Amino acid sequence: MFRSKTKRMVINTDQLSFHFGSQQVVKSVSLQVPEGSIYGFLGPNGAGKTTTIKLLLNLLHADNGTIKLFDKDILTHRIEILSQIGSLIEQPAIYSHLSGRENLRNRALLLQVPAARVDEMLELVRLKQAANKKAGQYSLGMKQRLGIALALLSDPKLIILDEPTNGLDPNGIIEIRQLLMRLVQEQGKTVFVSSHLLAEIERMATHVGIINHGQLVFQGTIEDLQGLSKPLVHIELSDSADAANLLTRSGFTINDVQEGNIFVPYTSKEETGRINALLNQNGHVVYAIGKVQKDLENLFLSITQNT
Ligand SMILES: Nc1ncnc2c1ncn2[C@@H]1O[C@H](COP(=O)(O)OP(=O)(O)OP(=O)(O)O)[C@@H](O)[C@H]1O
Repeated sequence: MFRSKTKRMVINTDQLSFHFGSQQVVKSVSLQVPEGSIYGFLGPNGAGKTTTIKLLLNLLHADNGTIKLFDKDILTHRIEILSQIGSLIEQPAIYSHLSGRENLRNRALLLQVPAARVDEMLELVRLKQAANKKAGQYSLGMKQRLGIALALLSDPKLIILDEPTNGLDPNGIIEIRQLLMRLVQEQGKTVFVSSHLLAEIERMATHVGIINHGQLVFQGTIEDLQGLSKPLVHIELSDSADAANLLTRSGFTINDVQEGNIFVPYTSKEETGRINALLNQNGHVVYAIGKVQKDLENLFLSITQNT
């Protein structure tokens, strides 16, 4: 599905399905997350993001389909795989009576990670100044960053975060975004991050998957997604199939043909005029012709509302 075939897929699921009681919550989801990407897993509330993430982390077991992480099946290589993943789902597990540093030290002891990692992580998530403050007194954004630091202690290759900016103020959102971008750019990690906000994902993701009612309705690079919102010429006429043939024969690229409607990539006003003239000269009555453009927000809404 992605153009760069050379990239290894860190997450590769095939036709993943899951139900709660009678409700099918995940429907044949095939995710492909390339190494070194920030993969934004987008979808409205209740779309199935958290459930999919729980399946990836083996916290729930799929009814159907397969999950491969680092090219290995989660069912047969569970421990090996999970040791290479750092995750944050819902609230981070933080002891509020301990300082940020103490929280990290405790976890480092548990994971048998060198103590030096604690200061590295405090530096990375920009919590050095507040390292000795009780975590209970941290802002929501600081707690999230501490949660991410805890998830990163064991130096995982893949970081899976479920709505890490939920409830954060704009500054907190920017801090998390910059942190995730640094992890990918400076440390070569792969980040899988869910969100219901397109604007947030758009600013950091290299790849996007959109889920709605449990179905993956779009998957591609951020450029693929943005490409879908490029301007088009919308032509309304009666015989769209015949007119589309004429346009193709005349060298125009057709983006989409629907009953009574043709969409052609927009280049200029002049070319729009030439299309109109060509159709008229060949006996087509053009009811309407004009430039249309969906911005990404509208595109996201139409992708998630049409399914
Ligand atoms: N433990 C559960 N038992 C029954 N139904 C559940 C359970 N957890 C989730 N669901 C249902 O599964 C569907 C998908 O939920 P999920 O939490 O995966 O969505 P989501 O995309 O993460 O949404 P949100 O952004 O609101 O967290 C919802 O309809 C939800 O009500």
